Order: sequence, then structure tokens, then C-alpha cells
Amino acid sequence: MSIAVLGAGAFGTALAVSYAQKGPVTLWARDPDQADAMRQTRENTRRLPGVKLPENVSVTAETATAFTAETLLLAMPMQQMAGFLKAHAATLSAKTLVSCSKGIDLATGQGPTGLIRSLVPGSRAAVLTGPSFAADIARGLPTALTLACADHSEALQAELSTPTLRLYRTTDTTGAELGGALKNVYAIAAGTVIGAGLGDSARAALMTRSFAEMLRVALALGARAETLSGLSGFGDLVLTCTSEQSRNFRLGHALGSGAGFDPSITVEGVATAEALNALAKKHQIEIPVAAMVTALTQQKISVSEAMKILLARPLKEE
Ligand SMILES: NC(=O)C1=CN([C@@H]2O[C@H](COP(=O)(O)OP(=O)(O)OC[C@H]3O[C@@H](n4cnc5c(N)ncnc54)[C@H](OP(=O)(O)O)[C@@H]3O)[C@@H](O)[C@H]2O)C=CC1
Ligand SMILES: O=C(CO)COP(=O)(O)O
Repeated sequence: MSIAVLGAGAFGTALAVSYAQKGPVTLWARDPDQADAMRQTRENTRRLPGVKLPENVSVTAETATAFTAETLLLAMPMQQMAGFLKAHAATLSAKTLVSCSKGIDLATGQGPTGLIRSLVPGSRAAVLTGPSFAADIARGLPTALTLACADHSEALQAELSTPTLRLYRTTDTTGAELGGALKNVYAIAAGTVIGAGLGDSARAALMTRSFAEMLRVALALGARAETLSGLSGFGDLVLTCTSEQSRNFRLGHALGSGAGFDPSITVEGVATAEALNALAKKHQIEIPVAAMVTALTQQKISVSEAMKILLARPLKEE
């Protein structure tokens, strides 16, 4: 089997570096100048500086070259995925398309597998998700992820596992992709709490109530509870809410502390919060924490107002 990674950001580059241990990997960058620079320097200086690209990684800006692989890993920001799939639908059918992106498409409310199934009907859709920072994967640090695919995926699991990247499989694509998408929203909340100096106890409370929200949403949308308790849900929530490596956490920290934040940094939780609010409204699910994140990121509310609203909610059973 052969692998190509579509999207040469931090995560796509890290995955290409990791899978190059097992054989040749094609890394597709949309920008020909960036592809040239990466070929010359053997480094993605903009998105993943300090990591050498192994010889087994071929960088290209030609989709025709990348699309010769059988397994294609989609590693672009979530709001870009639908456009990419629509543009290349004809050539992508009959491929295995593994989404590595975390989010909900704002226009349709779909996750990655929903988009893949509706826009590229002949393909096979899978999701690779879980607690993993690009820099850790690229350095070969031990990591465990969830591979979700509706059909039997043992062969894909073996193909995408490495000695340091251990995959657990599930058929619950809805649960896996919702866990990965929603944890980013709550990481913004956790970062806000820490940035505003509200303390570790407040963060633990918020993470716990966030997990309750994640579970409520996921169950309402047909996911299995055990998926949310696994790597793609609980595991990634813990990582992202507790590490300053997380861009979602760092955006929240900036909101909480009043610091500035570079708008060119990919922060999936902002659009996901908006998409989540629309889904929750449609399905009548209570999401008080995520609602506050949306209001905060849209500058409709201050951090102290958000805190007061959450603490003043009616007392109830856990
Ligand atoms: N970084 C991480 O640690 C992890 C990230 N992820 C997920 O991976 C996804 C990508 O994130 P990440 O790599 O970190 O983001 P980056 O910001 O590092 O890079 C985004 C990449 O996507 C490319 N891109 C943007 N728009 C398009 C498009 N229309 N078609 C093709 N490529 C496009 C960008 O190209 P250009 O430079 O030309 O703009 C860039 O190479 C996100 O969903 C994220 O949640 C998942 C796990 C870990
Ligand atoms: O998904 C991630 C870790 O699992 C990366 O998180 P950020 O996008 O917040 O950096």
C-alpha cells in the first residue's frame, strides 16, 4: 500500500515524517513555492521548523502525483476540506480517504466522514484522531490514536501504525470525529480560565463539565459513549486543555489574559464552536460551556460575565 499526505501544515508534515519510517510517502503542499522550498531545505520551516524531512518523503504541489497513492491522509484545516473534496471528487473516488482534521464543517454541520461520503461517494472514509501534537509525532515520541472506519479496518490500522504510533480501531466514526472536534472548543475555555487566573480547580471543574457536554452532544448525534471515553474524546480533551502546545488553549489563554493573538494561526475550535451551537440548537442539546466559548470568541461577552453566567446556573444533580 502507498501513502500520500494532502496538506503540508504542521500535522501533515509530521505524519509524513513518521510514515517515512515504513516506506516512501508523498507530501502534497498546495503552494508550489512552499513545495520547492521544502524540497530544497528538506524542512517545513514555516509550519514545523527544526524537523528534517527524511529522504523517503517526496514533496510535490502536483495533485496528480499525490493521487497515485492508495491511502490519502487529509491534513488541512476543516473549513477547507469541502472545497478540496469538491474540486477533486472525480479523481478521489475509489481511494481510502483518512481525515486527520478536527472540526465540523460550518456550512453543512457535517464532520469529515460525512463530507467525504457525500462529496466523494465512491471512496472509503476513515478518521485518524486523538491526543497528538505534530511536534511529538515528528520526533517519534510515543503516541496512541484512534482510527475510525465504518468497515473492517485491520489492514488500514496496521498500515498506519508505527513502532511509536499505536492505533486503536473503532467503527464509530461519528464518536471519533466529534471527540476530536469538540475538545478544541473546550480547550479554548480551559485556556481562558488559566489566562484569567481562575486557577487549576476551576479548570478541572470546567474540563469535567465540558466532557459531560461532549458526551451529551455525541450521544444525541448517534455516537457510542465508549468512544468519547477513549483517546479521541477524553484523551484529546485532557491533552489539549492542559498543554500550552495547543493553539486552541493558547487562544483561550490570550482571551483570558487580554493578550493579543496572531490571527494566521490555525485554531479549529473557533469555527467548531459556531457549528456546534447550530447543531445544539437544532437538536435541542444544552451546551452552556460551548455557548460561552462562542460568545467569547465573537467578543459578545467578557470573561468575567461568562464566568458569572456559568456559576449562576440553577443547581442540579451531577
Ligand atoms: N498541529 C497539530 O498538532 C495537530 C493538528 N491536527 C489537525 O490537522 C489539521 C491541520 O492542522 P495543522 O497542520 O496543524 O495546520 P497548519 O496551520 O500547520 O497548516 C495548515 C495547512 O493546510 C494548508 N491548507 C490551507 N488551506 C488549504 C486548502 N484549501 N487546500 C489544501 N491545503 C490547505 C495550509 O497551506 P498554506 O500554508 O498554503 O496556507 C497549511 O499547509 C487541523 O484540522 C488540526 O486540528 C490534528 C492533530 C494534531
Ligand atoms: O489536536 C491537537 C492535539 O491532539 C492539536 O491541538 P491544537 O490544534 O489546539 O494545537
